[in-house]
Amino acid sequence: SVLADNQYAVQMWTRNEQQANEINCNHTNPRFLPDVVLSSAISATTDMEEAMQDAELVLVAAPSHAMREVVKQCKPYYRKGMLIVHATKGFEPGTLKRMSEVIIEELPDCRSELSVLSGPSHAEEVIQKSPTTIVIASYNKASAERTQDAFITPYFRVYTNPDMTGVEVGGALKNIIAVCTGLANGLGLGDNAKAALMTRGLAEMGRLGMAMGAHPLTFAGLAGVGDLIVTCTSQHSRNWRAGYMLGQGKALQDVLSSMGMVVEGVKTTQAAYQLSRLYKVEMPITDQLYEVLWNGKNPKTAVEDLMGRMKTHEMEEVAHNPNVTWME
Ligand SMILES: NC(=O)C1=CN([C@@H]2O[C@H](COP(=O)(O)OP(=O)(O)OC[C@H]3O[C@@H](n4cnc5c(N)ncnc54)[C@H](O)[C@@H]3O)[C@@H](O)[C@H]2O)C=CC1
Ligand SMILES: O=C(CO)COP(=O)(O)O
Repeated sequence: SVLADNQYAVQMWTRNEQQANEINCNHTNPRFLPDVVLSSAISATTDMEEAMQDAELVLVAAPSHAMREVVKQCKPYYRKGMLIVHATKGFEPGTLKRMSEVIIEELPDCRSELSVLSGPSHAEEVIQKSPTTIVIASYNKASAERTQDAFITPYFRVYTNPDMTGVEVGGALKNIIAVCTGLANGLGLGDNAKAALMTRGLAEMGRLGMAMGAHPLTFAGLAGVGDLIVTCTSQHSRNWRAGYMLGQGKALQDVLSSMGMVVEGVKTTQAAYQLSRLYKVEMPITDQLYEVLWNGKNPKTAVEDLMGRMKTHEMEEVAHNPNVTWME
């Protein structure tokens, strides 16, 4: 919709024939965005060749577990010079790769034209043209700026950032903390607990991100704290809602099937648990959520275990900084 507002003719690809017909005939997409009329500049097809044949820019927003499969389908129609943008928040299950790594493996020639679009941006609000800020990260400045120009509108303000790793890791990890804050609300815990999870969650997002090569300041930006705030507090968040239902005692499988949409935070918790061991980084909140989601731990016990951890400094970097001294 943002691209259509910027005068692009938008061709959507979907594997669902009925959804394509609905978009082409009625300009609606009722399962995903009920009560919304789409721009007539948007059409849909189930034929990838048709979708990509004249494309200047390809935006991929497949769930993380399906990214490789979808990019493989794009591969025969890819042309050098096309801008490739992804908006997916997660890691590839099993390989633990970031989405840009998966895309570059499948389309090695696209590296300098590849960007990630991330930040606080629930689709339900973007479609209403509610003011939204977002970040585009790319290895290449010219590609970041071309992509920024393609998306920027008076209601959709786009910034650029050269830190692809930080933007991707921030966008993925905030979903873990959103599930946790939903869980805390479902358990009846208060605002203090929510603020604690968001703040200490941001600390562990940054720790893993930096170990993976990200710039720490990216976590103070839109793809870090910005997306963390919206996902932990918005009625639109699927990750928060999933956590809330778990906190109310529903089983994970029932929660996921009732949602009918992707809840990236579940698989991302497993990936982050594995990455934290690979990079030897402490992620106590992620560890507890992993035990709840994947090993059936009682969430109340998980909260007790988090609160009962050995006492420590708030920030090791500050506590051990020779320029910051304690008073005797
Ligand atoms: N919904 C939102 O507001 C935002 C979502 N995202 C990210 O975008 C990604 C997708 O999320 P949503 O569109 O919200 O999820 P969704 O669950 O609403 O839609 C996912 C779509 O992908 C299709 N799909 C699933 N597996 C597929 C496969 N193997 N091949 C082809 N198509 C497949 C589904 O049929 C569905 O149409 C996620 O990584 C999410 O974190 C990012 C920013 C905002
Ligand atoms: O990433 C999002 C908003 O920026 C969407 O979050 P949910 O997947 O939790 O709905």
